[in-house]
Amino acid sequence: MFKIQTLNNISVNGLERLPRENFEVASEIQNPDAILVRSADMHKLDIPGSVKAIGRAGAGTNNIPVAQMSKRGVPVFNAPGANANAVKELVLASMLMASRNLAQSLDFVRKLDGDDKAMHEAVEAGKKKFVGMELPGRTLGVIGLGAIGVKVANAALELGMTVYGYDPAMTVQNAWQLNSGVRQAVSVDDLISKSQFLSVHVPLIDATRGLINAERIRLMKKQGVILNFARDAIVDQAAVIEALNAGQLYAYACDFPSNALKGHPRVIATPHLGASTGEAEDNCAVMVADQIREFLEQGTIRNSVNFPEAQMPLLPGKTRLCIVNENVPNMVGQISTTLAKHQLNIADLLNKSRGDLAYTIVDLDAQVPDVVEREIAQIKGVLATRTIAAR
Ligand SMILES: NC(=O)C1=CN([C@@H]2O[C@H](COP(=O)(O)OP(=O)(O)OC[C@H]3O[C@@H](n4cnc5c(N)ncnc54)[C@H](O)[C@@H]3O)[C@@H](O)[C@H]2O)C=CC1
Ligand SMILES: O=C(O)CCC(=O)C(=O)O
Repeated sequence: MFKIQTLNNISVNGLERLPRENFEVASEIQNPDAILVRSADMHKLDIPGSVKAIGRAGAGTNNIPVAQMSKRGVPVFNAPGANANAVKELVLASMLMASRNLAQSLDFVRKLDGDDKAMHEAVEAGKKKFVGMELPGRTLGVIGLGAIGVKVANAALELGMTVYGYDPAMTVQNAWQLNSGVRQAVSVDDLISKSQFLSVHVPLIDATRGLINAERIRLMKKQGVILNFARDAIVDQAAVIEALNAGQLYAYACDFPSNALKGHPRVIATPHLGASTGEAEDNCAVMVADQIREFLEQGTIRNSVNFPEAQMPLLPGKTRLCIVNENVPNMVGQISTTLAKHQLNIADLLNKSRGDLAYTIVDLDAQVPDVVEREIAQIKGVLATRTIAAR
């Protein structure tokens, strides 16, 4: 029986992928084998030594101490692309809200009073305050052409906008999805200086913290609109407020409200709603629950942010030994020597690496005595070991 701790509400459709015969799932549970999380901040949590995997039912993993987990030999999984359409739709809605002054005009209507005649007169007199702009012919710059950025760029093109994109590490898979009408910028500054609308879709990492700062906002075309549905710290809030007050920026739409932004007439803030659709919540939970189940039951790895992909079918009758180690020479040699010393024959072996980490799956015809796993665990550079008994 595997124990799974949930730190946020995870869609039932996802949790149902973890059958009750093999999985106990609860928000309060002792010594969990895995943790399922959405946005809960895990940096200050004391993550128990029993945890073998963490599953993020979403895209961003900046709320998880990934580097610390790597040192412990614990894979962190996410759900790439599973909520991308939901975020794209919110970005488009916010772009339209900003360009047509919808937030302010809805507020105006909400405050109207008097009879219908008085209201009609106030509407006709007041609407001139909310004259907006149309999108065709305006330029949108998209920073980060991953699952979300590509969808936003393609949709903006469909709306008649001129679209520039920038992503120095775009995957081939995402490049295949990108409409060929999206133009390539050579740098962030190049992209920003061409843009009146700017949408950021990068992860929050050291390199992207404060990516959109005062200097870069000044590069934007006058009356610019910044859309931030990635993470708050990617955009310098103080610089945004200054630019809004100076009329350099027309609007700031973001998914991360704060006291500084609250009440500003040119800010459209949603309560971290990007992934909050039934569809996205289901997609993310199902994807990550499947990945966690595969890892716990078979030791295979799909969509980890810190581990290599590792797929090898587990055949009936085979005992599987999974080893996480530093990516240094002679680890596989030492592992196989230890197995040979105990007369254990290797039926199949997979060794994959990613950065400083390597992951080895060894299938054996016989059971693995505890002493063998202990000896392997003591090899210098081995970070974690696990035996999956034959079925
Ligand atoms: N508001 C919300 O509810 C949601 C927010 N997000 C945020 O959006 C981010 C992006 O999500 P996805 O598109 O699904 O991720 P993704 O991993 O598919 O795409 C991120 C892209 O950013 C690129 N990138 C990284 N650093 C860059 C830099 N310095 N300059 C330009 N490009 C850079 C990468 O090469 C990658 O192509 C997530 O990390 C998360 O923080 C994601 C989902 C929901
Ligand atoms: O789970 C959520 O609602 C947040 C989604 C998100 O921010 C992400 O997937 O990165």
